[in-house]
Amino acid sequence: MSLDLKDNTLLKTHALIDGQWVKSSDQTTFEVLNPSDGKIIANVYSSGTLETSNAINSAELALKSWRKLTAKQRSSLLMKWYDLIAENIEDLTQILTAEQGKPLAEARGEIKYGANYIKWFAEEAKRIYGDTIPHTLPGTRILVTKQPIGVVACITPWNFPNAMLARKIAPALAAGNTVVCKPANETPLSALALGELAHRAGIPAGVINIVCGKTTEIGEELTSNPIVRKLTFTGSTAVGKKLTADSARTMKRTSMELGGNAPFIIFNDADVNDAIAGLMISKFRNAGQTCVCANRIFVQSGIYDQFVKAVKIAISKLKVGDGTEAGTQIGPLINERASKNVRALILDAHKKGADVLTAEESPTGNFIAPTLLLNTSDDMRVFKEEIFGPVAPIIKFETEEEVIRAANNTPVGLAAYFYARDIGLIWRVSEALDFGMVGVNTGTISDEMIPFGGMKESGQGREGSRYGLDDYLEMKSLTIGGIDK
Ligand SMILES: NC(=O)C1=CN([C@@H]2O[C@H](COP(=O)(O)OP(=O)(O)OC[C@H]3O[C@@H](n4cnc5c(N)ncnc54)[C@H](OP(=O)(O)O)[C@@H]3O)[C@@H](O)[C@H]2O)C=CC1
Ligand SMILES: O=C(O)CCCC(=O)O
Repeated sequence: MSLDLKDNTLLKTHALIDGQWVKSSDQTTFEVLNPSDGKIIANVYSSGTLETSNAINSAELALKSWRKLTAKQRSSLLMKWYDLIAENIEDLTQILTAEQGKPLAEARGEIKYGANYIKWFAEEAKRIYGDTIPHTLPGTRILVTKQPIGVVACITPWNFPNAMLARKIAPALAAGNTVVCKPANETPLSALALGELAHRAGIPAGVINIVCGKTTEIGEELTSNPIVRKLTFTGSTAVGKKLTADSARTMKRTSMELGGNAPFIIFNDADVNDAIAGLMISKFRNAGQTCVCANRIFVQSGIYDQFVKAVKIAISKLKVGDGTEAGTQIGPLINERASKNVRALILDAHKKGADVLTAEESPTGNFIAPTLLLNTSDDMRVFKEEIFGPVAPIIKFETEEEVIRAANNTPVGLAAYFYARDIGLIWRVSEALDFGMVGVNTGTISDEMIPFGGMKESGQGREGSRYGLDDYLEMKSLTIGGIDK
């Protein structure tokens, strides 16, 4: 192992099942690589059907007592977990950067971001209210109560290996559910370290189980096993559709946070400096590998030249490098497949007539230099697909109607951004955009208090915020008769 942590026992390589760190029954392992240099960080035991089934059984057993705890007891255990994450943030940061590649400052930011969901839902656990409804039949009373759904499967991606899991486990546990988690095979170590800290916080055995390895077997067991009553997933739209269809066989509830294709629109009356600052955050965070990244940048003709000039300067200042090097702003992409795909997208745009401007010679390996694409058109792949890399295609537009039509012309609808000052324009555009999250004069649209989720093929359900608990609760009506004599 190439990581030197203050607490090396945070580096776990076994599955977490029923509070025990277990090997896979067939003893097989898979490699976790550092995307920056391709070196092996760890070999992790590869779980399959049997381990997943054991994990589900353990979650079912633990559910019996976990759901009976008072909200305050669950809240206080979640807060202990939050505190331990804060205490171990430097080790968690090292693990995250090693397996994911993002710069240390971003990794640290992600861990705080994820921990904030835990704190938020520890607080919200105490606010799971019911309701009363006026009765229609004499002598009756009607109540609405909320209760946990049961065993929840959480499948998470590699782009935010800490925060995406925290954002799912925290509301699930706050509501009284237990979980079986399947983190991405590229980045299991952050998830396993979170599991270890949850164990140290006193969250009982079986409440959080973590398996990774044989993806298809794990996915099949999680979606077919009737004990699992809900599946929550963040990842690609293609896999989300498959998991939704597979979950329908046992009518599981699902929450799907899937891909985006965010428009980033700058109107003539926008503050260009603010817009550039917002674009840098939205486009280049995590080397462009977020589902809410600006994907298509629309600039109105009146400020087009000014904007392009300024964005070229901003991009030329970005530093690409290993995430552990001081000053790095753009780390590597997650793997060779991802970097090949982004290079192919750039080539496709170039062949179709785009001017390709990079700040420096494109580096090798999984590194991609921040790239501007000018003279683009909507037949290019970069307009239709999630780029998931530090590539910014810019297109000029003339009218509000034209840009709204173009922005909405995608089957997905996760995030959108626009910069404008006219209040009428702001309202009209906010209402017209078919996206679940809209940033107006800002490139930052997510924190634990804002509902996160999309429309159309970007999925269903919302994470975080006061709405995020409902996705983990069943509503039950109680109609009570024989009350009035
Ligand atoms: N919305 C978002 O935040 C994300 C969007 N994406 C988009 O998807 C593209 C491809 O990325 P990719 O990593 O392949 O994304 P995937 O959707 O394949 O992976 C996300 C998670 O789903 C798991 N998974 C994949 N197939 C199954 C299955 N049959 N059953 C159960 N779990 C499964 C993966 O496991 P394993 O790692 O073992 O394959 C991983 O944990 C990206 O370029 C990007 O466009 C990707 C990640 C996040
Ligand atoms: O890419 C994602 O799936 C999540 C984006 C990070 C965030 O803003 O929550």
